[in-house]
Amino acid sequence: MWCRRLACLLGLPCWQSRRAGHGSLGLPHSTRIVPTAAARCHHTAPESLSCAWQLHGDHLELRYANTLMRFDFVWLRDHCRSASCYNAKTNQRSLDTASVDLGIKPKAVRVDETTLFLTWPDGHVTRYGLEWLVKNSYEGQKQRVMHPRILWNAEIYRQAQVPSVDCRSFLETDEGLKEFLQNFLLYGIAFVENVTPTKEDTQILAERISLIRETIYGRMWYFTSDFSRGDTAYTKLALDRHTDTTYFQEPCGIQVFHCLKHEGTGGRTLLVDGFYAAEQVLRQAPDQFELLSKVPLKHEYVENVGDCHNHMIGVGPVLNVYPWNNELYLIRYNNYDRAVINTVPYDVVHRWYTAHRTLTAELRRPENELWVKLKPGKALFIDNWRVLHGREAFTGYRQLCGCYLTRDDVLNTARLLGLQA
Ligand SMILES: C[N+](C)(C)CCCC[C@H](N)C(=O)O
Ligand SMILES: O=C(O)CCC(=O)C(=O)O
Ligand SMILES: [Fe+2]
Repeated sequence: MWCRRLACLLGLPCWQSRRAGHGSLGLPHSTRIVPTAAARCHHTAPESLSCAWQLHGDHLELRYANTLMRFDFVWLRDHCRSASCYNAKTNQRSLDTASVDLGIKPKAVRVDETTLFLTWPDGHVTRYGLEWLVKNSYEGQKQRVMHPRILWNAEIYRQAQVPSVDCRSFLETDEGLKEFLQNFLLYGIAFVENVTPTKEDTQILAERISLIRETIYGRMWYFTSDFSRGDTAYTKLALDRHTDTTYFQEPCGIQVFHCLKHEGTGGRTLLVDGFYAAEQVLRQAPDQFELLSKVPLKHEYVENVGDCHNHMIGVGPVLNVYPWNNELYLIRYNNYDRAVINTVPYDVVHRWYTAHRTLTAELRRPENELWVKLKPGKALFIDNWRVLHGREAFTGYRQLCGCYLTRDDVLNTARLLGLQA
């Protein structure tokens, strides 16, 4: 079935190299002769380094580096990296994809040790590095995660002894910043210590890794229990675990908290890895995980307090996964802000409540709860797409400052430092 290296070097599938007179690769698939075992070409190179390929009626099948890949012909034409199709200076496509014939098929195919060569009906030649294809193919992508993470419960997080990064090293060195971002990407939380406890210094920290996301709460915010806004956060009450801004179409990516003052009792911060809990749901009840990832819900923020009038609505499922590998990238969980469910029929809604209960039970397991007392000088960064936060009720005067950050820009900073993000 497979043309091994020798035939690849000859630039022909082995059965074609053996059966002279069979003409071009443009034969309709049905008339192509599938080689028998006897007709197969063999080679001595290790299997992992060999390349084998076969042209089908509507796609090219390629096996390289232990990966079996299938490429649509339009895809192969569309991703051509030749100078006329792709601008290597700007890393942008110049080819007008809409000008490619949807029925296009290569006129000739050839593979050498490192490269796949395709000649198109108009004579244009496209070259792909085999390594590039493995990295950029659907099959290659499916094998890897987009975001490497360490899922945690309290025990795992404590055992890992993730260090806080010192403020000066965070601000002044690439190593400090990189260490911080690596921790943040792996665990979804990270601390900076020895920060001057002011809003201005907290802002300098935030701007070291990202852009501040301005919202209805402002850019940098202070908050205390003065009910200046129509939300429980602005009271002394306990807040159960949740993610913030679920009522935005795109919830804020990162939340920064810096406690500037607390004269009183209680007020500890609760942190729970939402992805760890979701992973437990996936293990126990995959159908429930699927329901939570498929059923869209609304979250809503309605505020009419003083001069603040807001009505925000965000729509999306509780669990958001990449469809090609089922990898979680966003959890939207806030029972306070969840809106009336009117997007789901009654029988599905009951199953949804069951699934939501399973997830909530996991999120509430005491062993999954990490409790920390935020103190002046120690800033906490939370991945609001992954880690839920909450707080214990408190007494006395407590003031926090912080901001939200745009997620794209945090990941941008991380990638520029060489991290996979
Ligand atoms: C953080 N800050 C105090 C500014 C806003 C709090 C927003 C609280 C809201 N219920 C939510 O979960 O989004
Ligand atoms: O007061 C706290 O520690 C956190 C309150 C909260 O959930 C928020 O501001 O988003
Ligand atoms: Fe919150």
